[in-house]
Amino acid sequence: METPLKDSVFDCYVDDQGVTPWTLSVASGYNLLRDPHHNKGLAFTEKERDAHYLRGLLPPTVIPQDLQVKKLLNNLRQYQVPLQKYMAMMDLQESNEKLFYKLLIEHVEELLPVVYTPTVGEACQKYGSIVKRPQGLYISLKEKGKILEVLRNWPERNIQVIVVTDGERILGLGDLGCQGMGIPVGKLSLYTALGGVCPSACLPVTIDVGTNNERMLNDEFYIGLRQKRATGQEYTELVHEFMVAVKQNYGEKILIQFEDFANHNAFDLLEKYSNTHLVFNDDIQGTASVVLAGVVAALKLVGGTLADHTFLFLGAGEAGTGIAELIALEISKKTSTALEDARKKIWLVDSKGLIVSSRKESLQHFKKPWAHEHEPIKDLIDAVKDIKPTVLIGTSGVGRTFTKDVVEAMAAINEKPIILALSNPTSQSECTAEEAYTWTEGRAIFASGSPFDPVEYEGNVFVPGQANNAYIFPGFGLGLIMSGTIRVRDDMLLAASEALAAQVTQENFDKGLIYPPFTNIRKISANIAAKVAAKAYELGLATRLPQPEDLVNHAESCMYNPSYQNYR
Ligand SMILES: O=C([O-])CC(=O)C(=O)O
Ligand SMILES: [Mg+2]
Repeated sequence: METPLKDSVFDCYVDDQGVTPWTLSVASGYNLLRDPHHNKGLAFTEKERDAHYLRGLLPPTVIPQDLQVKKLLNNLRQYQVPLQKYMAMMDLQESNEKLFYKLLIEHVEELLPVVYTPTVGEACQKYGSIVKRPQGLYISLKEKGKILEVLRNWPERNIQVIVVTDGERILGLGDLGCQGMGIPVGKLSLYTALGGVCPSACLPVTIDVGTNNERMLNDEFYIGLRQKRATGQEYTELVHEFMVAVKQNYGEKILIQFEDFANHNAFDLLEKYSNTHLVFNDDIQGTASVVLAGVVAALKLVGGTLADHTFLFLGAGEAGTGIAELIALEISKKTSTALEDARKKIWLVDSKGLIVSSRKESLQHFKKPWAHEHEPIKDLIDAVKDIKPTVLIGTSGVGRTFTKDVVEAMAAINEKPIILALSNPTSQSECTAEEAYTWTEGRAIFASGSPFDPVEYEGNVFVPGQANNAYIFPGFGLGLIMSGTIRVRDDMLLAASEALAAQVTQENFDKGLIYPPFTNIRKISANIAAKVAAKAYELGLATRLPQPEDLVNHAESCMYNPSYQNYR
């Protein structure tokens, strides 16, 4: 018989089961106000104030959660500087978790850029100076040999998802060492707000093996190990100890999301652990899935099938090769052609120019499949003119590389050029939304990794989409967790892409959008989760049996609810 899934999937904090908040450990009203999982601030009712020793500890007024949300939003809007908003949101998360999530969920379009990209990038750069209370779990070389003990220091037991970074490639900002912690923290806030995964089931982890960033090493407020990065065996052993300890402590079904590792480690770790652990690399696989969805949706606007298009990438790292491979896989499946043939529609340019067969020997292994027969070409602009792509995708991590020449060349070749400037944060975007629309005379279908405001061009308003893996990983993770899946497979990524593309409405298309707005993201995540779970059941990789009949409904019923509970 199936157990009630809300409890068995997430086993959220005790209050969700309607018992007193301190059954486990909270001893008095004063501590209750300082417990972020249970605090309600002025929303404690008269009865609760009496029953839980809160009399006198709060001013006399009682206000509902909705009014608290309104008040906080008003306060946040007073801040002009994004980093101040970020810090105010972190304070809220640390003092009243439910209010933090209610605010974030109800105002997701406005607040996503605050708790996530792009502001989280600046927050990581200044993390040592701005963070008041440590968040997440730090595993440094000092903890070697003791990682299992370190995991046991974390207060929550029922962890279902870990986002882990080693800080070496934070967004397009490079090596930020231990201060990369802002990324797992931000990603996991989205797991909860966008995917409904209970916050107590989420664990942010930063592995600190040093940093090669001189600015960090010389910053007196830097919080990490003050040494150059450990590499080779020393690095591999620490990560391996972590991977083993995680499975030992949390079991086979713990989801580990790798985030913002440098290319070499990202590919190696994913390959090494994909057959022993439930691992997912967001930068390779999440980004691939979101971009494939956008491109598939864009076909409605530009016509043709995926196989009719020609793709040119600037950047051949995790995102570039990950996206290229998933597009090739989809073409190969849809047209029943060999993967090698499908790859021929896709070209990549890296810092040395077009990836071609004459360079094959010197290429890193993840670039080799893209070394097609062609004359060497050094510059992007020449590659655009020669390859004549219909889709141009920026994944280089370097800003302003889609120059006027490049974008105009795309506009000369295509009636509706698809231009995706995916690098983050905003400063690293290959071009701005305004540039894309202006230089193509309003003909571009444009999306970017970091958010841009709508652009007015010759009396028309163009709304750029945000091609960010935030559309995928929360629903993808929920699908894995709710089905108890034990391994990630590419077919699940394709299923997630299709589910996302199917959520773009005619109304969205009419505005030139290839992604649905984030306003409905929980619904979107539930649909993605359902398709991912369905694929997991189909592949025999799901362990939570029997398969629920209505997976969308089931996903929604598993989701964390940020409304306050009444305490008895
Ligand atoms: O964090 C984001 O906004 C997207 C992402 O994974 C990255 O840029 O590394
Ligand atoms: Mg990332």
